[in-house]
Amino acid sequence: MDLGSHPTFESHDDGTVLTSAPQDAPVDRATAAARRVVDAMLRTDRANANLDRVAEELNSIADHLEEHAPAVAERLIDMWNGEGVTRHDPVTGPENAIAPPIVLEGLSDGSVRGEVTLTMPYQGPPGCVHGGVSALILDHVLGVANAWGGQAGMTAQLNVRYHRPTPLFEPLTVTGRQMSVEGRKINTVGSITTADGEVCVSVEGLFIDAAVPRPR
Ligand SMILES: CCCCCCCC(=O)SCCNC(=O)CCNC(=O)[C@H](O)C(C)(C)COP(=O)(O)OP(=O)(O)OC[C@H]1O[C@@H](n2cnc3c(N)ncnc32)[C@H](O)[C@@H]1OP(=O)(O)O
Repeated sequence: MDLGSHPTFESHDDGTVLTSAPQDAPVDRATAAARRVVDAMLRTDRANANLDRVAEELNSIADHLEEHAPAVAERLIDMWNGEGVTRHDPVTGPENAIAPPIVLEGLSDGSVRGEVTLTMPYQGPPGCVHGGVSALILDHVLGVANAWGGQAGMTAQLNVRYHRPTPLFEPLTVTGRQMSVEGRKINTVGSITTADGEVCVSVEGLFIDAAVPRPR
Protein backbone atom coordinates (compact mmCIF):
# COMPACT_ATOMS: atom_id res chain seq x y z
CA MET A 1 0.00 0.00 0.00
CA ASP A 2 1.39 3.40 -0.96
CA LEU A 3 2.03 5.20 2.32
CA GLY A 4 3.04 8.51 0.74
CA SER A 5 4.91 10.50 3.36
CA HIS A 6 3.50 8.59 6.35
CA PRO A 7 6.05 8.60 9.20
CA THR A 8 7.88 5.36 9.97
CA PHE A 9 9.94 4.38 13.02
CA GLU A 10 13.07 4.43 10.88
CA SER A 11 12.54 8.02 9.72
CA HIS A 12 10.90 9.63 12.74
CA ASP A 13 11.53 10.23 16.43
CA ASP A 14 10.31 8.21 19.37
CA GLY A 15 6.95 9.61 20.45
CA THR A 16 5.89 10.90 17.01
CA VAL A 17 2.15 11.53 17.10
CA LEU A 18 0.66 9.46 14.27
CA THR A 19 -2.95 10.57 14.46
CA SER A 20 -4.70 13.92 14.34
CA ALA A 21 -4.98 14.98 17.96
CA PRO A 22 -8.12 17.07 18.59
CA GLN A 23 -7.48 20.79 18.14
CA ASP A 24 -9.26 23.97 19.12
CA ALA A 25 -10.98 24.16 15.71
CA PRO A 26 -14.76 24.64 15.31
CA VAL A 27 -15.21 21.19 13.71
CA ASP A 28 -13.29 19.50 16.55
CA ARG A 29 -15.26 21.41 19.18
CA ALA A 30 -18.59 20.61 17.48
CA THR A 31 -17.68 16.92 17.19
CA ALA A 32 -16.60 16.79 20.84
CA ALA A 33 -19.99 18.29 21.76
CA ALA A 34 -21.77 15.62 19.66
CA ARG A 35 -19.74 12.92 21.42
CA ARG A 36 -20.77 14.46 24.75
CA VAL A 37 -24.43 14.34 23.67
CA VAL A 38 -24.16 10.63 22.79
CA ASP A 39 -22.67 9.92 26.21
CA ALA A 40 -25.17 12.13 28.07
CA MET A 41 -28.12 10.48 26.24
CA LEU A 42 -27.11 7.18 27.78
CA ARG A 43 -26.67 8.63 31.25
CA THR A 44 -29.66 10.93 31.51
CA ASP A 45 -32.79 10.31 33.58
CA ARG A 46 -35.16 9.16 30.83
CA ALA A 47 -38.23 10.20 32.80
CA ASN A 48 -37.17 13.74 33.65
CA ALA A 49 -34.91 15.02 30.88
CA ASN A 50 -37.72 16.31 28.61
CA LEU A 51 -36.60 14.15 25.72
CA ASP A 52 -39.29 15.51 23.36
CA ARG A 53 -37.58 18.90 23.46
CA VAL A 54 -34.16 17.26 23.19
CA ALA A 55 -35.28 15.35 20.05
CA GLU A 56 -36.62 18.55 18.50
CA GLU A 57 -33.44 20.50 19.17
CA LEU A 58 -31.13 17.72 17.98
CA ASN A 59 -33.18 17.27 14.78
CA SER A 60 -32.91 20.98 14.17
CA ILE A 61 -29.10 20.76 14.50
CA ALA A 62 -29.03 17.76 12.11
CA ASP A 63 -31.22 19.68 9.61
CA HIS A 64 -28.75 22.56 9.71
CA LEU A 65 -25.73 20.29 9.15
CA GLU A 66 -27.45 18.43 6.30
CA GLU A 67 -28.38 21.71 4.61
CA HIS A 68 -24.66 22.46 4.41
CA ALA A 69 -23.51 18.98 3.36
CA PRO A 70 -21.88 18.66 -0.09
CA ALA A 71 -22.57 15.59 -2.27
CA VAL A 72 -21.19 12.39 -0.72
CA ALA A 73 -18.75 11.86 -3.63
CA GLU A 74 -17.36 15.38 -3.10
CA ARG A 75 -17.08 14.91 0.65
CA LEU A 76 -15.25 11.58 0.21
CA ILE A 77 -12.61 13.22 -2.00
CA ASP A 78 -12.10 15.88 0.66
CA MET A 79 -11.89 13.30 3.47
CA TRP A 80 -9.14 11.38 1.73
CA ASN A 81 -6.98 14.40 0.95
CA GLY A 82 -3.89 15.31 2.95
CA GLU A 83 -4.44 15.43 6.71
CA GLY A 84 -8.05 14.39 6.23
CA VAL A 85 -7.02 10.74 6.27
CA THR A 86 -6.68 10.50 10.04
CA ARG A 87 -9.33 13.09 10.92
CA HIS A 88 -12.43 11.03 10.21
CA ASP A 89 -11.74 7.39 11.13
CA PRO A 90 -13.90 5.78 13.85
CA VAL A 91 -11.03 5.19 16.31
CA THR A 92 -8.73 8.22 16.25
CA GLY A 93 -10.66 10.76 14.16
CA PRO A 94 -11.35 14.04 15.99
CA GLU A 95 -14.02 14.80 13.34
CA ASN A 96 -15.84 11.51 13.99
CA ALA A 97 -18.21 11.56 16.98
CA ILE A 98 -18.10 7.75 17.10
CA ALA A 99 -14.33 7.79 17.76
CA PRO A 100 -13.30 7.94 21.48
CA PRO A 101 -10.90 9.48 19.93
CA ILE A 102 -7.54 7.82 20.69
CA VAL A 103 -4.25 9.64 20.07
CA LEU A 104 -1.56 7.19 18.93
CA GLU A 105 2.17 7.74 19.09
CA GLY A 106 4.93 5.75 17.42
CA LEU A 107 7.82 4.46 19.52
CA SER A 108 11.40 3.83 18.42
CA ASP A 109 11.02 0.07 19.03
CA GLY A 110 8.53 -0.01 16.13
CA SER A 111 5.38 -0.20 18.27
CA VAL A 112 2.53 2.27 18.54
CA ARG A 113 0.61 3.11 21.69
CA GLY A 114 -2.24 5.20 22.99
CA GLU A 115 -4.35 5.67 26.08
CA VAL A 116 -8.10 5.79 26.30
CA THR A 117 -10.87 5.69 28.90
CA LEU A 118 -14.06 4.31 27.40
CA THR A 119 -17.51 5.23 28.68
CA MET A 120 -21.19 4.18 28.31
CA PRO A 121 -21.49 4.28 24.50
CA TYR A 122 -18.89 1.51 24.26
CA GLN A 123 -20.50 -0.82 26.81
CA GLY A 124 -20.98 -4.55 26.20
CA PRO A 125 -21.22 -6.61 29.42
CA PRO A 126 -22.25 -4.55 32.50
CA GLY A 127 -19.60 -1.89 33.15
CA CYS A 128 -17.30 -3.39 30.52
CA VAL A 129 -16.20 -2.65 26.97
CA HIS A 130 -18.11 -4.31 24.11
CA GLY A 131 -15.96 -6.99 22.44
CA GLY A 132 -16.67 -5.60 18.98
CA VAL A 133 -15.45 -2.18 20.12
CA SER A 134 -12.17 -3.73 21.34
CA ALA A 135 -11.79 -5.48 17.96
CA LEU A 136 -12.50 -2.22 16.11
CA ILE A 137 -9.91 -0.34 18.16
CA LEU A 138 -7.26 -3.02 17.76
CA ASP A 139 -7.87 -3.49 14.03
CA HIS A 140 -7.23 0.19 13.55
CA VAL A 141 -4.25 0.34 15.91
CA LEU A 142 -2.64 -2.57 14.05
CA GLY A 143 -3.23 -0.70 10.79
CA VAL A 144 -1.42 2.33 12.20
CA ALA A 145 1.36 0.06 13.53
CA ASN A 146 1.84 -1.29 10.01
CA ALA A 147 2.15 2.19 8.58
CA TRP A 148 4.69 3.08 11.33
CA GLY A 149 6.51 -0.18 10.50
CA GLY A 150 6.80 0.87 6.85
CA GLN A 151 4.40 -1.52 5.07
CA ALA A 152 0.64 -1.34 5.42
CA GLY A 153 -2.24 -3.40 4.05
CA MET A 154 -5.85 -4.48 4.36
CA THR A 155 -6.96 -6.69 7.25
CA ALA A 156 -7.40 -10.25 5.96
CA GLN A 157 -7.71 -11.91 9.38
CA LEU A 158 -8.02 -10.65 12.93
CA ASN A 159 -7.76 -13.25 15.67
CA VAL A 160 -9.08 -11.72 18.90
CA ARG A 161 -8.55 -13.27 22.32
CA TYR A 162 -10.59 -11.86 25.21
CA HIS A 163 -8.61 -12.72 28.35
CA ARG A 164 -10.73 -10.86 30.89
CA PRO A 165 -13.50 -8.26 30.79
CA THR A 166 -12.19 -4.83 29.75
CA PRO A 167 -13.32 -2.16 32.23
CA LEU A 168 -15.12 1.05 31.28
CA PHE A 169 -14.23 4.29 33.13
CA GLU A 170 -10.57 3.25 33.64
CA PRO A 171 -7.50 4.27 31.67
CA LEU A 172 -6.55 1.58 29.16
CA THR A 173 -3.37 1.27 27.13
CA VAL A 174 -3.68 0.14 23.53
CA THR A 175 -0.62 -1.07 21.65
CA GLY A 176 0.23 -2.52 18.26
CA ARG A 177 3.38 -3.77 16.62
CA GLN A 178 4.34 -5.16 13.23
CA MET A 179 6.09 -8.50 13.75
CA SER A 180 7.01 -9.68 10.26
CA VAL A 181 6.54 -9.03 6.57
CA GLU A 182 6.72 -11.86 4.04
CA GLY A 183 6.05 -10.58 0.55
CA ARG A 184 2.54 -9.07 0.68
CA LYS A 185 1.69 -10.77 4.01
CA ILE A 186 2.09 -8.67 7.13
CA ASN A 187 1.78 -10.12 10.65
CA THR A 188 0.92 -7.68 13.40
CA VAL A 189 0.00 -8.01 17.08
CA GLY A 190 -1.64 -5.77 19.64
CA SER A 191 -3.31 -5.59 23.02
CA ILE A 192 -5.49 -3.63 25.40
CA THR A 193 -4.21 -3.56 28.99
CA THR A 194 -5.36 -1.95 32.23
CA ALA A 195 -3.29 0.54 34.22
CA ASP A 196 -2.18 -2.42 36.39
CA GLY A 197 -0.74 -4.10 33.30
CA GLU A 198 -3.44 -6.80 33.08
CA VAL A 199 -3.99 -7.87 29.47
CA CYS A 200 -7.71 -7.76 28.68
CA VAL A 201 -7.61 -8.33 24.92
CA SER A 202 -4.85 -9.46 22.59
CA VAL A 203 -4.96 -9.79 18.81
CA GLU A 204 -2.97 -11.26 15.98
CA GLY A 205 -3.68 -9.81 12.56
CA LEU A 206 -2.82 -10.87 9.04
CA PHE A 207 -2.74 -7.94 6.66
CA ILE A 208 -2.26 -8.13 2.89
CA ASP A 209 -0.42 -5.33 1.13
CA ALA A 210 -3.27 -4.01 -1.01
CA ALA A 211 -5.30 -0.82 -1.15
CA VAL A 212 -8.71 0.43 -2.20
CA PRO A 213 -8.14 3.42 -4.52
CA ARG A 214 -8.74 6.82 -2.96
CA PRO A 215 -11.74 8.77 -4.25
CA ARG A 216 -10.78 11.50 -6.73
C1 LIG B 1 -3.48 3.99 8.86
C2 LIG B 1 -4.94 3.58 8.75
C3 LIG B 1 -5.20 2.22 9.33
C4 LIG B 1 -6.57 1.72 8.97
C5 LIG B 1 -6.65 0.24 9.29
C6 LIG B 1 -8.00 -0.27 9.00
C7 LIG B 1 -7.90 -1.73 8.65
C8 LIG B 1 -9.17 -2.14 7.97
O1 LIG B 1 -10.21 -2.02 8.51
S1 LIG B 1 -9.09 -2.79 6.37
C9 LIG B 1 -10.82 -3.18 6.03
C10 LIG B 1 -11.17 -4.60 6.35
N1 LIG B 1 -10.56 -5.50 5.42
C11 LIG B 1 -11.07 -5.66 4.18
O2 LIG B 1 -12.06 -5.08 3.79
C12 LIG B 1 -10.30 -6.60 3.28
C13 LIG B 1 -11.23 -7.31 2.31
N2 LIG B 1 -10.46 -8.30 1.58
C14 LIG B 1 -9.75 -7.95 0.49
O3 LIG B 1 -9.79 -6.81 0.00
C15 LIG B 1 -8.87 -9.00 -0.13
O4 LIG B 1 -9.35 -10.29 0.22
C16 LIG B 1 -7.39 -8.86 0.32
C17 LIG B 1 -6.84 -7.50 -0.13
C18 LIG B 1 -7.22 -9.00 1.83
C19 LIG B 1 -6.57 -9.97 -0.34
O5 LIG B 1 -6.93 -10.02 -1.69
P1 LIG B 1 -5.82 -10.09 -2.87
O6 LIG B 1 -5.02 -8.83 -2.89
O7 LIG B 1 -6.53 -10.46 -4.11
O8 LIG B 1 -4.86 -11.20 -2.33
P2 LIG B 1 -4.68 -12.69 -2.89
O9 LIG B 1 -3.88 -12.57 -4.16
O10 LIG B 1 -5.98 -13.41 -2.90
O11 LIG B 1 -3.81 -13.30 -1.73
C20 LIG B 1 -2.46 -12.90 -1.50
C21 LIG B 1 -1.91 -13.87 -0.48
O12 LIG B 1 -2.57 -13.60 0.80
C22 LIG B 1 -3.26 -14.78 1.24
N3 LIG B 1 -4.53 -14.38 1.82
C23 LIG B 1 -5.41 -13.50 1.32
N4 LIG B 1 -6.47 -13.37 2.17
C24 LIG B 1 -6.22 -14.19 3.20
C25 LIG B 1 -6.95 -14.51 4.36
N5 LIG B 1 -8.10 -13.90 4.68
N6 LIG B 1 -6.41 -15.40 5.21
C26 LIG B 1 -5.22 -16.01 4.95
N7 LIG B 1 -4.48 -15.73 3.84
C27 LIG B 1 -4.99 -14.85 2.99
C28 LIG B 1 -3.47 -15.64 -0.02
O13 LIG B 1 -3.60 -17.01 0.29
C29 LIG B 1 -2.19 -15.34 -0.82
O14 LIG B 1 -1.14 -16.10 -0.30
P3 LIG B 1 0.03 -16.71 -1.25
O15 LIG B 1 0.68 -15.50 -1.91
O16 LIG B 1 0.93 -17.44 -0.33
O17 LIG B 1 -0.69 -17.55 -2.26
